[in-house]
Amino acid sequence: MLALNGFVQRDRVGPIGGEFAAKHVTLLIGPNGSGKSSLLTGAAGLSRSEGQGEVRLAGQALAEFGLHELARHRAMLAQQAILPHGLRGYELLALGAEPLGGVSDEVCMAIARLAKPLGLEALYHRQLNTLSGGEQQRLLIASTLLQVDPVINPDAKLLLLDEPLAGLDWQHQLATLGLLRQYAEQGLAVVASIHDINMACQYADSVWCLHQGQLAACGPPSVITPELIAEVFAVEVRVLAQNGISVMLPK
Ligand SMILES: Nc1ncnc2c1ncn2[C@@H]1O[C@H](COP(=O)(O)OP(=O)(O)OP(=O)(O)O)[C@@H](O)[C@H]1O
Repeated sequence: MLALNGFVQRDRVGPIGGEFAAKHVTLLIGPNGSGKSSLLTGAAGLSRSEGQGEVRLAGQALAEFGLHELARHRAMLAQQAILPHGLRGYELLALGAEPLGGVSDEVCMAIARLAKPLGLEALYHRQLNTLSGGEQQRLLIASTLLQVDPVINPDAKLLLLDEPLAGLDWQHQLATLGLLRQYAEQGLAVVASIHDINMACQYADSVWCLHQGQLAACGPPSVITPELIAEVFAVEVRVLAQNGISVMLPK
């Protein structure tokens, strides 16, 4: 769905080639500063003036998309989203609905579908600056997902999220991962950065491991080995396996 060919983002990431496939959840891992956010913003077309190489979404060069058109085809949750002061929860969701033409009955139904997993109901009327970090993050995730809700947006193709699980408790981490899977099953290419390597290996169809701006490994979760972790993260791990599930723990 999104193909990168010799993609370079200044001196921060690349050259990188590969594809984020439709119906796949691709999770990006890598140490701080390894280039995950740079790759995501480049894939979103948010830093076109700083990028080189080719990025194509559904066969069309990203540079050819108008901004409004792009907003219907892909959505991105930024790592440090700036929240307008004084805005209330429902107003942030309305912003997410803007590329869809504003809040309609269909959009309200889409919000209702997100409300339970993300625990939104208690947040609709709260001012964003009075919410906890995790509560803000849940609203930001909802606003981003709404933009490319595959049920109401036939143009939706790509969902990019920079550390969506940051600040979330376990219940909402799992709920968010469940929603990412659901969006992928409905046809989107879903790409997110994540720092929990075990969670990445458990939930991803594909894992991309970045190291110093380069792809150190990519493929099914089995490509993430203790040797790779030692090389990329400078952490020695041991593997614990039980009932077909294995986790890596720092030694
Ligand atoms: N606006 C910027 N100007 C200059 N350098 C930048 C800028 N943003 C990021 N960098 C640098 O680019 C490199 C990649 O940063 P990036 O934010 O993509 O890493 P990351 O993998 O997302 O890190 P983290 O896990 O800490 O979020 C780092 O060396 C960083 O210092």
